[in-house]
Amino acid sequence: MSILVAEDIKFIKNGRTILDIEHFALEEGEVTALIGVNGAGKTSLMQILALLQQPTSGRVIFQGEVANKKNLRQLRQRMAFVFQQPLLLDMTVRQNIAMGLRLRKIPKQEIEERVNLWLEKLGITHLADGPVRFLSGGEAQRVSIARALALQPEVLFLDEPFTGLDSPTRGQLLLDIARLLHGTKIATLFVTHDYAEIPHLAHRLSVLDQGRIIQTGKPEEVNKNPKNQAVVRLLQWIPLSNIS
Ligand SMILES: Nc1ncnc2c1ncn2[C@@H]1O[C@H](COP(=O)(O)OP(=O)(O)OP(=O)(O)O)[C@@H](O)[C@H]1O
Repeated sequence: MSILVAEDIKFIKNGRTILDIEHFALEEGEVTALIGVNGAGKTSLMQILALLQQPTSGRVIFQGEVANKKNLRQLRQRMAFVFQQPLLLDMTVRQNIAMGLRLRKIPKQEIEERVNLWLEKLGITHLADGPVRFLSGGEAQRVSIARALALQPEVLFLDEPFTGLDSPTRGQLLLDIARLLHGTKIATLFVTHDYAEIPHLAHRLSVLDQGRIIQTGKPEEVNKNPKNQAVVRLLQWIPLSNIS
């Protein structure tokens, strides 16, 4: 079932068409990886889906409800983000994870329970009462993931969450996120430049080229049957079949 759908999206800036997308959907319980070269439009598409950017034309539909000015805030509250930079506030780990829940006026007792649960799931309980400024990059990213998942979002945006981490840290975090997401109902968009990550996490792969979705399918199918030369060029560096 589609949770978030972008329909007939055109995003035009200074007379240039940055996105031209007829249909793009995030499915319940699935991770969709989005790849494309620098400037293909990945960030723009993510921002439009996250209702942070208004397209020139077209609509975003969240669980059957068309996003508009009136419901924007309420719909955004059902989404969560993990960025390349964890963007933590200068407080304790616990306070960082609790912050979004406080803003959503969740009762105190429930905040405590959810924070403890996600601290444990991310393996960072021992860091809970320390300041975030002493954390390693991998630990900080775990806090940012705990903060996002504690919100119990229906849609999760992962914007290159592993970039900048060393290989062992990245590998372990990737497996942990896969374990936490797979089997939930969360619809996830995963933007990455590292194609080696895709088979471990994503159920589907969409390829964006010059603002258009040129292929969507299971990662291994896209790899086996690339639709055109643009997809071949993108995938040629690391064939997915050699990694999964
Ligand atoms: N608000 C804007 N005004 C003008 N141009 C824009 C705007 N937003 C994006 N662009 C342009 O649209 C194109 C796509 O940008 P976008 O950041 O979405 O690509 P991307 O695939 O995320 O790239 P990267 O991998 O480098 O992050 C770029 O050429 C960018 O300069």
